[in-house]
Amino acid sequence: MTDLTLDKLSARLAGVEIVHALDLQVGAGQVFGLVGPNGSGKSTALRCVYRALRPSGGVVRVGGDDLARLTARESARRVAALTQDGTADLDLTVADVVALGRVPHQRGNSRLTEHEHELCRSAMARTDVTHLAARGILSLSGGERQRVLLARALVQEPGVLVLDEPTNHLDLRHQIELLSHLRATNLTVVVVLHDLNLAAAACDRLGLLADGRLVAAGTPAQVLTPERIAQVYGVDVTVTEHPLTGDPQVLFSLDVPPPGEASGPAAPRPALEGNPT
Ligand SMILES: Nc1ncnc2c1ncn2[C@@H]1O[C@H](COP(=O)(O)OP(=O)(O)OP(=O)(O)O)[C@@H](O)[C@H]1O
Repeated sequence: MTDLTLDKLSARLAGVEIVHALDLQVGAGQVFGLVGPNGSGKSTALRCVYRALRPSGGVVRVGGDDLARLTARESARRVAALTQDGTADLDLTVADVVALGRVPHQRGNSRLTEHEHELCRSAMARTDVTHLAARGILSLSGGERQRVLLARALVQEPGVLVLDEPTNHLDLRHQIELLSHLRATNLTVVVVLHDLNLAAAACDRLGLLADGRLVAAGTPAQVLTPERIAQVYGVDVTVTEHPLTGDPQVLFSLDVPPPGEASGPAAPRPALEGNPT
């Protein structure tokens, strides 16, 4: 198993520093969630971990090795990514897309071994896409495609798996299944999530970013406090405990004004048309 360290990681885009000296440690086999408001730098930090962006400062270490010093092939073996910009342009079949996960392990045009075929079959079964194997990737719904790309990442057998908002497009059952898979993989996982309750359920630890800086890191219960959520998101919430798991649950009401604004009595909701009264 592989640990991941971001050591004073900084990243610039168009000449502007977006991520500022970020320090994070993700233990081997941990699921680490990156949360924070829109534009806080989550994707930019993650792009440095899967080498889509060269850091402007600091180091990303995978299993103790400086990622920047590894060959592209070696870093692709160590880090797999499921990201928003990973959509395929070619209309390959689902089975072909999943098999592409083996490319970093292959030399030349070698065919998949029986073991590799079994890896693909198993990943497709785990992500519930076996029935789509012969379909063109471009014909799939957003959620189906997301599950295929997860299968491809799993057959890559990386040490570290990074995912940028992987639950986008997924219905409730598939959100829960995807995050359960992540927990069951025993991989070191860094996942960007917007849904704080999903993040609390799925992650061992969270890092909360604001304006490209780490505001808090720790267990979900340590990070997701009403005070910090008000400070970072500008939203008043109630945080309770999940009755079965004890995970923090963030509750909000659309009628509660943002912190600092005068709170009057909430306007009564109009009755829905056709509601029995
Ligand atoms: N190519 C670019 N050039 C200049 N600025 C960029 C570029 N890409 C992103 N940014 C800016 O960098 C900041 C951080 O963006 P990033 O996508 O990392 O945030 P995020 O936390 O992932 O946001 P979201 O939750 O909205 O996906 C934003 O202000 C964004 O506008």
